[in-house]
Amino acid sequence: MPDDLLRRAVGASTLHVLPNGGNAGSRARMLLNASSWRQQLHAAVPSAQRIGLWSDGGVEVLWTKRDGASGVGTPCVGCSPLYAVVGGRPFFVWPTSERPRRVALDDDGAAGTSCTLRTLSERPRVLMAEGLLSSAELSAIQRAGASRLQRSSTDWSLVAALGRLFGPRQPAHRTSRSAWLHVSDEASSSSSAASASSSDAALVQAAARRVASLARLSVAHSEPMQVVHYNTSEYYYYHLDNPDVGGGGGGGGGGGRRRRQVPRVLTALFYLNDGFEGGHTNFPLSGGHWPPAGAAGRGAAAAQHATGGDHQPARAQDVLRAFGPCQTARGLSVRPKRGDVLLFYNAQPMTAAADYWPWHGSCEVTRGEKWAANLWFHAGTRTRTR
Ligand SMILES: O=C(O)CCC(=O)C(=O)O
Ligand SMILES: [Fe+2]
Repeated sequence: MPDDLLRRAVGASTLHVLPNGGNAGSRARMLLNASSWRQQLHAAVPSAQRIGLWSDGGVEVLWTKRDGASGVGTPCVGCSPLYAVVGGRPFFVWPTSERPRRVALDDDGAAGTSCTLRTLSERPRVLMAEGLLSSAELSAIQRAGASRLQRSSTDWSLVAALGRLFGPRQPAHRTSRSAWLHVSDEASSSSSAASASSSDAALVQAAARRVASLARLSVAHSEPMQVVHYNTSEYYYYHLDNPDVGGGGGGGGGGGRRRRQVPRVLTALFYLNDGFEGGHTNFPLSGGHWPPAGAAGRGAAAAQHATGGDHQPARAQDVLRAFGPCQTARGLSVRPKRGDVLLFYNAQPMTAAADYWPWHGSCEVTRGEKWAANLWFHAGTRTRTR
């Protein structure tokens, strides 16, 4: 029966599988025969216990287990191509789509059980979820963070480079304050991150779980939630969320004592308020090339990293030199809107190796104050940063 459904779904005898929703041009692309697709998939990913096939709309259509068992999720005849998602280390990556899609969530969903997912950029892969969190949850996260804010850590190894590039009065690479909030998949697990008051804590948990459900990742693989606050004139210059790979020292220098064992494969960035000016999140490399037009030559000797046959900058200095500390004229600029959740992938789907496309920054807040929160997911087991 699944084979029949598969034929109807793809309308052909072959199935295009883009592991973890990789790009159509991805090297991991596979072409399967509809009569033997199950065996072929399991041979390609021998470690997978369960392989799910996801439709273009993000709906799980079919799954198959090693023992031959298979089942049908929500049938989606006519949805093509399908995306294979394997269990284990590799992680699910949302396929990009031209049109916004409604996504159903399978958690207890206080704020509803679906949201709208919009693709903002293919490379880096940036998506926006709208209608995912309730106003009560957003306020609880902000309240819980507000009482615990401390000056955010910053990469001091970049100070000299900032001075050379932008003048000696550049204070720091980042000038916000932040707080860590406990997030757990078990009621009793311990953490050095602070717990909020019980009602706020429950709302923080609910929000984290719903985001995990959307990401098809588990809160067991997330760090504590980081609430971030920017006063007027504060900012966070271009960086990668894995300082081990993108820090000022480059090649493992940045991040220093907060070195991680497993990469932050996905960032979920929640916007908690609006009514301020500036404070855009900008991804300078989105829709462009490296080095960018106008900066060609200047970065000729810059450290580069090849991903997917293309080159990206591996060092913060080179991005800062090419684009400035943070600007909105180039790349993708996201204007924060209360309740929107930005998802962006910092690693390659099958290997979890670092991706150098998602350089991003929070440009200066020019009026008012900005509140946001990060939830970082790992592909493997949880590694606390604090
Ligand atoms: O506040 C933002 O828009 C981005 C924050 C960010 O990139 C971070 O905290 O790592
Ligand atoms: Fe970031």
